[in-house]
Amino acid sequence: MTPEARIQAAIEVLDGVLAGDAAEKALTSWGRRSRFAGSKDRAAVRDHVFQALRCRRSYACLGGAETGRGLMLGALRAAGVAPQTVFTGQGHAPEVLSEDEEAGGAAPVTAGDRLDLPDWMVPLFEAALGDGAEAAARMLRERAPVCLRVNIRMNSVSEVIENMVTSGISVRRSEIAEEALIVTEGARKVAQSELYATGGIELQDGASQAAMAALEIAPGARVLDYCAGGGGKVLALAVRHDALWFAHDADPRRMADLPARAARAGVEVTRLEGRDLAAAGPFDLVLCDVPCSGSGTWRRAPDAKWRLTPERLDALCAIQREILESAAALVAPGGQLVLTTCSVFRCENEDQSAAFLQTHPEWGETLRRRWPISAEGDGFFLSVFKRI
Ligand SMILES: C[S@@+](CC[C@H](N)C(=O)[O-])C[C@H]1O[C@@H](n2cnc3c(N)ncnc32)[C@H](O)[C@@H]1O
Repeated sequence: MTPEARIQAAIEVLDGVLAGDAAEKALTSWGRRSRFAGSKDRAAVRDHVFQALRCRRSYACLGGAETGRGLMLGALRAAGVAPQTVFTGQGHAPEVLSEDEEAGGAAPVTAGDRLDLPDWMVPLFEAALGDGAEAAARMLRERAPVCLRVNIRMNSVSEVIENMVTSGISVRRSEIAEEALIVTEGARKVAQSELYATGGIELQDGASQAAMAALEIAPGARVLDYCAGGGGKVLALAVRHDALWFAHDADPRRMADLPARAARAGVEVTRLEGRDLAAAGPFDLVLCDVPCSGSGTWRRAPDAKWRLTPERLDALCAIQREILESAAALVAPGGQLVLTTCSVFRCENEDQSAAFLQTHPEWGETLRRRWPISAEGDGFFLSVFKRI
């Protein structure tokens, strides 16, 4: 496909997303319709779509319309490319610009337009991040770093760095987590690499890794990952410590890949259904990596930024409170309860910790940390409580 044809494809996919489809679904259905597209074309179209969604409001201003064409027109203007050179109508390029499109478009003015946030969310960013709100919102307009976690049970960080070079992948050490490597070139080769296939590396964000590294776990401890999903957090812990590992999720199907991932990493994790939790407890540490807005990760899933509503955020906060309540009951005397989110909002982080402490006077907070959205990783929050 020509570069212009890729932009036309992105316009079609974006129209699907703006009509209500999830970005992944819209990309998949375009891919099915477009058997002629090679892997580089697919990657390029995906990049255009994701970037346009990260910058949906500012591109719509610059392009003069919140449509697929408007967003790609805005993207070109933002990049300083003359749109007429792309909207040529030749071959599979987008149709020639109308007079309105040529004349339209204006620089974003309101905070929501400039920062690419829904209006209702601007005060939430300010309340949570103060002077850092603008920088955080601007980071969400960029691509996220691709980050690897070295399985230190299998190899050292330096061994992995050397091995990556021979696989044609360039990496640098992360500034926030010792076992994290940021991929600087060749990210698309990671999943095909020998080290990935044999469990020597995993894909995991740097801030998640840093948060797991901050936890203190005694040898032989019984540890439950209460919201395990695919098991990213419990696996990061299990390769660092010799302990007994358990995983639970309200939706057990989300843990389907966990046995294979654990075997690949050389660790054992026992999955537990809800009805078995009390009998398997108590646990020395219960990790609650709760469902959240994901606002710290919206570089990776930019359409989620536009789908979240105040009502959904309230509902998520209520689920988080319920999870902490149920999980606390499974912690042994003297044990730890851990709250993590990949959100930047106070209501999912500091307010949630404060509410827990207020209603549970027998617990104290021993650690609280925030990781900003940065070139090193996603926005992330950690709060550790100990039963006094
Ligand atoms: C943020 S994701 C977990 C990601 C996972 N820890 C990882 O590192 O890959 C949150 C998970 O919580 C689960 N969940 C939602 N409500 C829950 C509940 N009431 N109890 C336990 N798990 C719940 C969801 O199914 C989802 O898999």
